[in-house]
Amino acid sequence: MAKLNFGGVEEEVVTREEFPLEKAREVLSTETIAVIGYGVQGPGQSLNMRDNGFNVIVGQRKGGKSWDKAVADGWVPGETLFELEEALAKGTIICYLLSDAAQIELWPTVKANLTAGKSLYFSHGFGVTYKDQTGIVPPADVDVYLVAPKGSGTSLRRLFVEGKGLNSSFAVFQDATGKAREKCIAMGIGVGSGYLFETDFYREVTSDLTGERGTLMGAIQGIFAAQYEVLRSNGHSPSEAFNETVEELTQSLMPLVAENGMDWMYANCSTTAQRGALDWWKPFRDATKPVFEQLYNSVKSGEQANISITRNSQSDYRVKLEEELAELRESEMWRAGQTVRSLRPENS
Ligand SMILES: NC(=O)c1ccc[n+]([C@@H]2O[C@H](COP(=O)([O-])OP(=O)(O)OC[C@H]3O[C@@H](n4cnc5c(N)ncnc54)[C@H](O)[C@@H]3O)[C@@H](O)[C@H]2O)c1
Ligand SMILES: CC(C)(O)[C@@H](O)C(=O)O
Ligand SMILES: [Mg+2]
Ligand SMILES: [Mg+2]
Repeated sequence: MAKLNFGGVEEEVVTREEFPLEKAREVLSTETIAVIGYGVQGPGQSLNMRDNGFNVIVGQRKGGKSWDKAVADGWVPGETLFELEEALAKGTIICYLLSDAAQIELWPTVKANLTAGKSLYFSHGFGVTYKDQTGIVPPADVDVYLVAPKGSGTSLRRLFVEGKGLNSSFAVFQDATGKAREKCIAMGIGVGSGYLFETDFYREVTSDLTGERGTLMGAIQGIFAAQYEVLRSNGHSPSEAFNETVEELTQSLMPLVAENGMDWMYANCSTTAQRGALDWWKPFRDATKPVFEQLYNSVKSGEQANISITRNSQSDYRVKLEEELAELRESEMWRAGQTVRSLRPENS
């Protein structure tokens, strides 16, 4: 592992230089990797591993959209694409990539196929950490580990195709064969990770649930909505409010932050903007920190997992989800965004 200094704190990470793809292929050369579920992570991870030369099969319920997508992506029914049970029986590394709530329902079938020496692979610490609510308790004679790409499966695939890589965390929960760690890292390299940092199942799930409810998704939409509403109620047009709230951030400023950090983005704006942003970031931090504390406590207590399981297990959850997504899509802000995006030169 390479030791690196992260803002003054030393951490060990795994890079592709020290654990090259050839080594990952060698470690997993006798394995049949069964990717169970072809939703968002399933396609990204399975296609990257296939392109990287691993022996991969896909398990998916027949007849739905995901099955058709798998066929369109080149998985061949009866050869590399199977019904769930058949893939579970054939796989020696079971990549459990159903949605976290759906994992509860299929667990008895998965468990029945986890014979001694197989691996159970996750991309989230959810099922195992919240075992009291999920019932997911792996047999003692299998390896259990996770690789959690830090981003959407869509980005995992896109970056891989571009020759780049999304960072992932990895963790070993159970090492029955003495080879779990090596296999876990090999899987991390195989799915196309840029580099890998170590965690455990509990820390993975608590940080991930916080991040997606916080700055990655929940908080950012909340802050966008608040600023947009203030601009609109003060007489600014939708295009002005959207450009000043979202478009400039995603198109101009965040790419600069991604490239070289916040200080560099600040340094490339006017002295007027710098002064204001330096004065205002702390009030925003202080105003939102109590909400982040509340969020973290709700994650820590298991409340967020409970809400997620309960809501996502309801029979009409897709209908309800679509209603809530429609509320976002049909809001003036995101309808304005649709028009703004259509006006980008590359889209016209
Ligand atoms: N979505 C992401 O980009 C992302 C990122 C990092 C980690 N993860 C983790 O990866 C795992 C997979 O998440 P996802 O978002 O790819 O899943 P998903 O919601 O896209 O679902 C995956 C598949 O589950 C199948 N499915 C749903 N209910 C089922 C049931 N009852 N029985 C059988 N199959 C069923 C669907 O057909 C779908 O193909 C989760 O643990 C998630 O937390 C996801
Ligand atoms: C892509 C995210 C938000 O990072 C992931 O955690 C998820 O649950 O989809
Ligand atoms: Mg998540
Ligand atoms: Mg995440």
